[in-house]
Amino acid sequence: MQSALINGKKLCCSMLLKNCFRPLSAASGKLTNVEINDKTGVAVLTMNRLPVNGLNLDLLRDLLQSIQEIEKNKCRGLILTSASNTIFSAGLDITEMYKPDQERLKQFWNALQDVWLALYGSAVPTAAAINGHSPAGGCLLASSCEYRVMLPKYTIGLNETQLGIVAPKWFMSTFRNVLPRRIAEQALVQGKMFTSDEALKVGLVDELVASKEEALIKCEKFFASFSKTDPIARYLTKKQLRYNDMKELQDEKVQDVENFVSFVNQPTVQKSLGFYLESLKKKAK
Ligand SMILES: CCCC/C=C\CC(=O)SCCNC(=O)CCNC(=O)[C@H](O)C(C)(C)COP(=O)(O)OP(=O)(O)OC[C@H]1O[C@@H](n2cnc3c(N)ncnc32)[C@H](O)[C@@H]1OP(=O)(O)O
Repeated sequence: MQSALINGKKLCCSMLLKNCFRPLSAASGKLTNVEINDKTGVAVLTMNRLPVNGLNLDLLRDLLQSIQEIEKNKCRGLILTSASNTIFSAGLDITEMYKPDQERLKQFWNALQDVWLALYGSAVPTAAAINGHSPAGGCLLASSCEYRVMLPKYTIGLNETQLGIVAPKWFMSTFRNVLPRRIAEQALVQGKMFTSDEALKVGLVDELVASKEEALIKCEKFFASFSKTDPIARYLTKKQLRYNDMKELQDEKVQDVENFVSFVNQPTVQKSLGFYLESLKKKAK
């Protein structure tokens, strides 16, 4: 464990982290928690819908509110992480898509679009401390950040084709923003889940570390690398680079919801989702 000397006392990183964090209460919903490091101005946004941080409508709404509050508070960085010790996020909550209430299904997809637009386009620098498995929607959130630090022995990837579903264009653009095109294409068509080591090798994550504490420190170090960079120039550069991906969704937001609703309601897709949910439940027994 890393440590530092403060006032002649040797403090471990967890003590350091605990000592200077204060909650951002306006941004802490039921399912997310935001703490700001008073010394660095960095916000840690923790998903807290246990056991697996399945992204349902409520968690997505809390996430959006938290991201917006972090932006409003002009934080120096946003670290996305999980309250679970083994799961970053299990991705979209499949129960939102299986035998869905049609109105809620639209709201659900709209909320996911808004979270992606807010996170991918955030003016605040973003990083993910991936402290557990991160399939599909979990991988989307992590890949939307600018930097990723992962713990060993977990998996990450866009596994949609394995569920019999197709990731929308903006999921794919997010992946392609991180991975070389050929690797992204192969992984997307296979629905490949990368181990932590594999993810590091292909560049899906930037660093591997042994603990969540170390991951948070590495993310803070990434933000510190901008200390000599003008924040507005930094943001405008990021915005330009991500502009086409975001514009594509902004222009087609309504159509994208309609496509999603129509796709999910197809009997074959419902059947695949049903089987998949069942297999998850059997595994849990
Ligand atoms: C057109 C649509 C485009 C977009 C499409 C999709 C994007 C997505 O995100 S789809 C979701 C994809 N996610 C997955 O494939 C992950 C599935 N889950 C797992 O692989 C494992 O659960 C996981 C590795 C995350 C965790 O493993 P464990 O720690 O062993 O936990 P359990 O498997 O026992 O799960 C506990 C509990 O949670 C339920 N669960 C898990 N994932 C989901 C999910 N994504 N949605 C809904 N529910 C989920 C699981 O069934 C267990 O439930 P109970 O049996 O009731 O306890």
